[in-house]
Amino acid sequence: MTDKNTSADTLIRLSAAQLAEKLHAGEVTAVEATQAYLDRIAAVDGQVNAFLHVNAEEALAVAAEVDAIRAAGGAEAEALHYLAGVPIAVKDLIVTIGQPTTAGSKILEGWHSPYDATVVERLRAAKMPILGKTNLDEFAMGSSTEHSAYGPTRNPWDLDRIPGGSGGGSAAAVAAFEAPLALGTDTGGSIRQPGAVTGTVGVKPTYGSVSRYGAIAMASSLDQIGPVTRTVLDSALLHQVIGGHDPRDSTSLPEPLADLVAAAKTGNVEGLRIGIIKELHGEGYQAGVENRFNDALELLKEAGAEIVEVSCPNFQYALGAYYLIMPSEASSNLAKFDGVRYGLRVLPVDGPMTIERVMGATRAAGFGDEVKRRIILGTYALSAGYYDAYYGSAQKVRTLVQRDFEAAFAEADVLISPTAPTTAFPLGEKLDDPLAMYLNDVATIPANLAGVPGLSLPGGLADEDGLPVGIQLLAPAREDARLYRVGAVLESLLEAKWGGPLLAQAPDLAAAAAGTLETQEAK
Ligand SMILES: NC(=O)C[C@H](N)C(=O)O
Repeated sequence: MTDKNTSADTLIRLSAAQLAEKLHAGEVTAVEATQAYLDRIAAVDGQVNAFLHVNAEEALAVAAEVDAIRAAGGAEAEALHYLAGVPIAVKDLIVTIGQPTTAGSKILEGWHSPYDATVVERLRAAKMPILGKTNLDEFAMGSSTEHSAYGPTRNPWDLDRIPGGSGGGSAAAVAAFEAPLALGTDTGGSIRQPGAVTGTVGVKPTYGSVSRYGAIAMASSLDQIGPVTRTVLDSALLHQVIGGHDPRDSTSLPEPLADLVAAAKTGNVEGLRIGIIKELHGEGYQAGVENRFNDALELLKEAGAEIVEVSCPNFQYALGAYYLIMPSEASSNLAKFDGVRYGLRVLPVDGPMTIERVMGATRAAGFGDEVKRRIILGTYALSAGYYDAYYGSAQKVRTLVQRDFEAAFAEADVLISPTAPTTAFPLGEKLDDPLAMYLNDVATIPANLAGVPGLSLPGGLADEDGLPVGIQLLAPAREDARLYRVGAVLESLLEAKWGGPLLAQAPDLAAAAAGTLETQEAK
């Protein structure tokens, strides 16, 4: 390995905040950092399949612009955003000018958005080079990224295992050091569960605190865009870039964001009440997950937090309610993919060429099985005669889940649970069993139903399989800052316990790639 490679290898392993510091100090240029990530993508993404599209030219142009501004100095350099020049990957559910947006679906193959999502505009305003678009379950429907029409993403910890979903591409890109930062979307856990199983940090902000303008809608009353990163501070930094009011999203909260970065730097949890949710651990959770969860509680207690137990009895109905509300909203949102307005158009092979038959042929060919399953489920739940029994009851459960949270937050400042019941499972294991797949989100869905923010951070490795375990923190709506405060403290305590960041223990994919080539040559 040459010195240049060594330094590129060190560069891609820095957190976004560390990279930003080096950029400010002039120790590295934005072009060098961006090129190091592009080289890493070229070296390992053949194995991981985190990216659906890489936009090297545009990313390098933005990086070069940042370098030129810095080199010139003066007011323009002063005005550069702290993260200027720090590259980022974007989930391919979020629209971008100049790069295709597929939503992981054949129906949008080759489609280009004529506009940028608000979050993308904000990345561009901060001059963060966008490396490319990441893989996902089709229209964000899934927990393993196996439902992508463009092949599954693989977990960098074990390439035969799933990276979680739907945002497996964003999480795997960050975990495999292909990007320091990524954007995800979370409707029922799609940022947090992939974060948990890849050893990364993922945040679902308070509903309405980050604009969804330009995120292809799955279930509009649940969807939220958020950060995917390697450290809690990086998530706070990215959240601060993308968050805040947007008049183009009618659900956008009017108030400005709190200082999330300052919250991440608070450095103590003394006197905070942290509530264990009785219903979200124990039975049904893998032993190694439970063990790491208990370690986290122990560390927080030692750091001066008060650990209490709360009960949320209606959470047992949350998954059922979600799988009525989400498909109902999705069936309506996905009606616009009709073969007329966007992407694919398939003509019927014979018979009359009516508009209904073109729509039918397009949707039959363009949507995958999971999307069709949910459209059928949602259409059924909303149909006359069933509406009250299904959709209506699910909305009532939603209110009960919100009340459970209100009662729990009267007793605790922050709630805690494992993020997912298990570590990453083997590819293919749950593909034929949708219910088993849906159960991955049992601990993440309540937050979406209630609109409260949630953060998942790596809690260590499970004893039985050596794979990452996620710890989830939940706070009341608009109190995202608490997540960063507790999350950053817990992260530093855990790092002290393991002797460094968890991802440092992940297998070296570049070396593995070289090994594979050697073995193939030997054959
Ligand atoms: N979109 C999400 O948040 C993922 C969730 N696993 C679902 O399939 O609905």
